[in-house]
Amino acid sequence: MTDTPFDPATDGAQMSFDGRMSYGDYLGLDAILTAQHPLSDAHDEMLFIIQHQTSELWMRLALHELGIARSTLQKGALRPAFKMLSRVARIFEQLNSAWDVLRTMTPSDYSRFRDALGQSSGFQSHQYRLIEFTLGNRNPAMLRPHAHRPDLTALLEAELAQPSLYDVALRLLSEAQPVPEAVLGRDTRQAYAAHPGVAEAWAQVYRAPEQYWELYELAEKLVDLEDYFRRWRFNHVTTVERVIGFKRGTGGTGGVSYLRRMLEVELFPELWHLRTDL
Ligand code: HEM
Ligand SMILES: N[C@@H](CC(=O)c1ccccc1NC=O)C(=O)O
Repeated sequence: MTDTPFDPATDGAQMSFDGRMSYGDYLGLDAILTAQHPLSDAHDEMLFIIQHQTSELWMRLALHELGIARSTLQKGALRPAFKMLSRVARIFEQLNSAWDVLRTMTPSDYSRFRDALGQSSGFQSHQYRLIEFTLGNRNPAMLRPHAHRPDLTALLEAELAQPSLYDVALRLLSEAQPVPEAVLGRDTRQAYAAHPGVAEAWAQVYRAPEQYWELYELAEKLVDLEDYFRRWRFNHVTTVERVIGFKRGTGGTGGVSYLRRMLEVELFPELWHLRTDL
């Protein structure tokens, strides 16, 4: 052993970043690492802020992947889109694991800063709403909390104006099986309603996977995605019950009762329904 500490410069490590782009420059760390502004002196508020900020970063990536997956599917390139859809499922798994960190916060810890949150709530997460709209869970009422932000309203409106990921999947399905015109020509702004004609079309795919392999794989990718998304909703509502019980939410909803209702949402309804009759 030598007493001289190792100097990585002798191994070629760049040590001077005068006028050169460094790690922090590239990643914009000054902006990210100075964006935590606790409003109380409660120890756990930093956890709460970072948990949400990291979730929003993962959602940003999910939206990036979903948008390109959709346009790739629209071009008829299914296989490249599958890779992106698998990645989105993994992102949701990342978000699911993150609940383990937040669950270390007890009701007593949270009550020390909950009042400071005012009426702010995840209900107002525009990225979460964009993800829901992109996947196909559309409800124009959810635009209202963003009325004070014309830029975000425009983003959400633009999303509602285009076909959802599921609409695009149904368009692809219609190239192999009859899909009702009422479905293909639907008003993309409105909530999607399950149609027996669509269930029948998907059932044909599932009865002969080898004949419709790419559609079959697409359907399973979507089910996989929804499976992970449902786990996120379930983890959320369970954590909420654990931390605030049945109190009303800061966003004004009934809290757990509202979130339980959201557990019933089906993003790709016929893909679940067809299984019963297969
Ligand atoms: C202790 C932790 C949390 C509590 C007590 C909590 C509580 C709630 C409640 C009560 C609602 C219903 C709306 C309302 O009236 O406020 C809600 C909605 C929501 N929360 Fe949380 N939440 C927590 C953590 C999180 C985290 C970590 C995220 C991740 C970004 C998140 C994202 C959301 C979203 C996106 C909604 C809207 C859900 C929908 O409309 O379907 N929440 N939350
Ligand atoms: N809705 C929560 C507050 C909350 O969780 C929250 C508040 C501000 C920013 C993000 C939040 N997370 C999810 O709703 C509550 O009622 O306690």
